[in-house]
Amino acid sequence: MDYDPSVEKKAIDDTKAGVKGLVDSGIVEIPRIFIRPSHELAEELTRCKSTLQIPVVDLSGIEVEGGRKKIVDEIRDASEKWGFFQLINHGVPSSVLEGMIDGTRKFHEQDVEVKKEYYSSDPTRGVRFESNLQLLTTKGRNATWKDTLYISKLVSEPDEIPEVCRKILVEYKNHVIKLGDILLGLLSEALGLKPDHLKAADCNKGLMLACHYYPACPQPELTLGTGKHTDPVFVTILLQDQSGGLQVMRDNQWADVEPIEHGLVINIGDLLQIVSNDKFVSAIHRVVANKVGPRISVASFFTGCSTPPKMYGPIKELISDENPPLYKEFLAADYTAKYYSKPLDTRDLFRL
Ligand SMILES: O=C(O)CCC(=O)C(=O)O
Ligand SMILES: [Fe+2]
Repeated sequence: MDYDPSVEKKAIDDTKAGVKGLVDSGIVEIPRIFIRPSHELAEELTRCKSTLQIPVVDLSGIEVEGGRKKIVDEIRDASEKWGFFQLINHGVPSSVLEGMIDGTRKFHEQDVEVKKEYYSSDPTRGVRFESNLQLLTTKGRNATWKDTLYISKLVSEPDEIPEVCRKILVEYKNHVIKLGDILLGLLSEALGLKPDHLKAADCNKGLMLACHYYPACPQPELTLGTGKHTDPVFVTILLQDQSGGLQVMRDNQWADVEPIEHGLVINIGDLLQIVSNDKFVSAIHRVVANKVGPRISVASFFTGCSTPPKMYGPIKELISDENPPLYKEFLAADYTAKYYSKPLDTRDLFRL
């Protein structure tokens, strides 16, 4: 009989309990929609692992003489070579980081009847719980072993945030906004621009949080926690617990992003790669599945989706006869819409 993945997807969707619901039901074999194509599994066995580590940038010296320049240089180097770095002494209190991980756990581990109320695939909903974002609307993607609570209406309607994590989420979000401003200042300088350049271009607008929960997986070698992708945003601030599993592609090899306690992972998204005219890279990354779980992470995306919307393209100050623009201008929201209609490598979407 022909295999129809949409039937399997619908059956799982109908439970409104996500991947965690499958695990709680006691399955020992993962459903077929989670199994990666055989060519991908075969390639995995032959690909070498990188032993390199993404750079660590310490923000504690930002106020001291010469400290800011050193940090800007480190961020420039990391953004050009890796598109990824870890931040330590970033000013977000440890209690808030731990509280946010705990709040995410509480949301996903609460009574399934309460959680179901939030289950939705409608991307226009400001608060929604979903397993496998827009799966099967995109050709060539299989499901991955993860559930996510997405929160985009952060400023206007905090009452809509689930009660179990509302207080900590609002507190964490306020810290992320502050850190985002500091980071955009440093990234602007790293591009040789005035410190307020990226903020003035609304790159700090449209904050969205994705609170991920990766349950223990009975057959981790057959699937992934998050499939390989780049982020269709300006910058992502990622909080991860100590489980590990995040990997970033460097020179065609996967490098593990080792968790640093109370550190935050920063990654450059496609939009910053584009406005920097390819000076900075938006690196491919993924999360492997694990027999042990759950793994919890919270990605804060600066999407650049502002009201009124702004046009984005390579920054004029970075363009010259020797360095002509590589991309045309577009709206951030159009970028996101196109991104989700394609399987991968979307940075070419608006290439000239
Ligand atoms: O869970 C993680 O560590 C990364 C998730 C991720 O890459 C994303 O949400 O874009
Ligand atoms: Fe990502």
